[in-house]
Amino acid sequence: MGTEFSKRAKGAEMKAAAWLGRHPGAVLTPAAVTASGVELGWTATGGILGGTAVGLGAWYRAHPDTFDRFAAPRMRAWRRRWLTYVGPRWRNALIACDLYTTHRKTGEMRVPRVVRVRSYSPSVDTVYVRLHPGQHLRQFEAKLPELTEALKVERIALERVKPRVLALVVERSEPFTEVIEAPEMPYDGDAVDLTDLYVGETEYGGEWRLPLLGQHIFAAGATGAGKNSVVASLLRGVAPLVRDGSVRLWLCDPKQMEFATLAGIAHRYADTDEAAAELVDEYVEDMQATQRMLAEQGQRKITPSPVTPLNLLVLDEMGALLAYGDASVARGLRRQLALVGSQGRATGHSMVGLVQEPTKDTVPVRDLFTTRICLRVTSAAHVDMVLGENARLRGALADEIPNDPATAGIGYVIRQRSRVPMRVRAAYVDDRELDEPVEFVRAGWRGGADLRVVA
Ligand SMILES: Nc1ncnc2c1ncn2[C@@H]1O[C@H](COP(=O)(O)OP(=O)(O)OP(=O)(O)O)[C@@H](O)[C@H]1O
Repeated sequence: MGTEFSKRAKGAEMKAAAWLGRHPGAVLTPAAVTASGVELGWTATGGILGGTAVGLGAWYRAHPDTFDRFAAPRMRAWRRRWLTYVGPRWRNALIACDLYTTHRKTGEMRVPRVVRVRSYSPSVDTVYVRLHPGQHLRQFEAKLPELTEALKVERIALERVKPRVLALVVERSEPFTEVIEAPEMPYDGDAVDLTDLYVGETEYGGEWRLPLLGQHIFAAGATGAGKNSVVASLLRGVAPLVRDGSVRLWLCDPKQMEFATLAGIAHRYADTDEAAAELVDEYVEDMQATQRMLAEQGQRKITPSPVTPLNLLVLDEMGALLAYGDASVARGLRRQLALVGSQGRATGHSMVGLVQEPTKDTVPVRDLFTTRICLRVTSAAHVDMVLGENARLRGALADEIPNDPATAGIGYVIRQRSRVPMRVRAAYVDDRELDEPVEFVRAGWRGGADLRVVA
């Protein structure tokens, strides 16, 4: 801002001129309409405006997909910008929350200015604000609950975009009011992209997809939070490749219930702590054999096929395996998982680990996982344990998701590039829909070894 010598505030007309400079549309739009009225006549201008409205209406009715993708976010953002995040309402909310600075000489209260509004989904707005010198993201973080109330919204997450520009990710309402249907099960292996599998929906109205190949997934959630639906959705997605032998399932299921139905199509299945430890030992041996094979062939990583399959290790209730089991078994297991975490990605050895409670036993291993999901948890401290430091502060309020089947499957992931927590909901796969891939795989089994027969 430079040095400020005068005690006089900037003139109102100068402020207005600066405002118009920043919002050329506010001058150009009325000017264009007036020019058109004078040049073409008011009837013609009315016709053009009416025609545009009718055109938009027709687009809205005829092509919901493209309208919702291209036109709706822009129209919504424009409307929100000028109706919600503008004028006294915005100013009063920020002043009430002490998020303003005072001009040293004139005593004028300066509120951060809204520079842009994006509205990616009907329930979420991203509001970019320019900070005044002396302001920092930290002040906003400290006042987040107050600001959320003042703006009358559900939740706000924060992100520093660049120096002095902050983004408020504003969740205006709960985006997930309906259960999301189980994903389709593709028939052909070619239709499956192991780097991009559908698991549910995001709060932005898009598909929530996860990579399996070259990645490890960690999902935390209290009992009934819906952890299984993440695994079940992934399994439906990869079913044709399990059938063809390009994906092998290694299941550790110490609770002996969640994935019992999948035992029949698993390459290996363990239902006790000891059996799980043996299974993981064998899994690591398999990984090391693949490493040797890749080294002999001079390759860096595998392409999934029946010869070099993707080996998917599913660890249900990792907490039980690592904490409550026999201490030496748990120690060995931890060492093996560390190997898989650091070396398995190139050899096609991916893990999916589920935990009920992120505790001191499970948190060290969480760093081995490249994708982390936090469904409903029972304590605020769990959120950062799963998603990383400050995730909750930035809006991942996983501990505030109600303990209610109506909100099961809802959770947060951290978006890779922006680091913003994103609310997601896993599709719901019921028992029958989980049996389907089992029958499907059994019916067309083309894998190498015989399928296990489970009574
Ligand atoms: N994705 C989802 N969408 C809607 N409802 C779901 C979803 N997932 C689970 N539910 C509901 O929540 C209940 C509990 O789900 P589930 O047993 O899968 O949770 P969990 O986290 O795996 O629990 P646990 O740790 O006890 O195994 C289900 O019976 C179902 O009614």
